[in-house]
Amino acid sequence: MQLVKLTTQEDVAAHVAQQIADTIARKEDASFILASGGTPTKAFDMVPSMLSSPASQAKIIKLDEWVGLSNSDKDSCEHYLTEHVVKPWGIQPENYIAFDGGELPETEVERIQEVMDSMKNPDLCIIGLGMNGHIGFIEPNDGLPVNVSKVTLHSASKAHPMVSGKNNIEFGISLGLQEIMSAKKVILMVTGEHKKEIFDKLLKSNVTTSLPASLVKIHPNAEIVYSEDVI
Ligand SMILES: O=C1O[C@H](COP(=O)(O)O)[C@@H](O)[C@H](O)[C@H]1O
Repeated sequence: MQLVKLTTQEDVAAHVAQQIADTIARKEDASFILASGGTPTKAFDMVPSMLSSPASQAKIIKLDEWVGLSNSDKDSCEHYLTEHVVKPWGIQPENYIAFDGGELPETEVERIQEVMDSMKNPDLCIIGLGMNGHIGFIEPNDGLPVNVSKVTLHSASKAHPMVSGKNNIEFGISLGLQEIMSAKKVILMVTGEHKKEIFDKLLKSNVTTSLPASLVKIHPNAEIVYSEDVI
């Protein structure tokens, strides 16, 4: 695992955006597992200006979604990825692998698991650090979900700005550890003063299920990239 310290959030965004663009330049049908949330937004928004042509053959795989929010909901991860990735990068709709939080979660889990099982080793996985140390919606627990799952959200996750005004969000759908760890490269982005405490725990922590992001440390090609404001 490589730790990459950069000065500003803008630097982190540019660093990650460049890796996404380079991956597409090397392999036009590259596949990406992508998180939603505040952390990767600047990086995703920088990508189009780094591409020589639309990334129409690239595949995007949604990392997680709030159960109860349909794809048309402006607070859904679907809306986020559509606006910050699928449309601006020029992704063909058939190359976007997503699940709908407005559908029956068990059915969506089964459907996406089949897709993931037929598609080994995504090229790049970009994830953020939850305030409780989660990645995707893999929450701190005694055991962690191996595969695509419906998960019970912790209070810290339900307080996320995307859904903090809603009182009907109890569950999420998330890719599991196997899907994340099977990516050829995993980049964990950490920015912002509000992540100081959990980032400090992550740096000091052994691998533990009580801090799911710590598992990234044992991925053979992982990068934890952070800005100075988190230390
Ligand atoms: O709840 C979530 O939080 C993390 C971090 O979100 P951010 O807004 O602080 O970047 C996000 O990466 C994850 O996908 C999401 O489920």
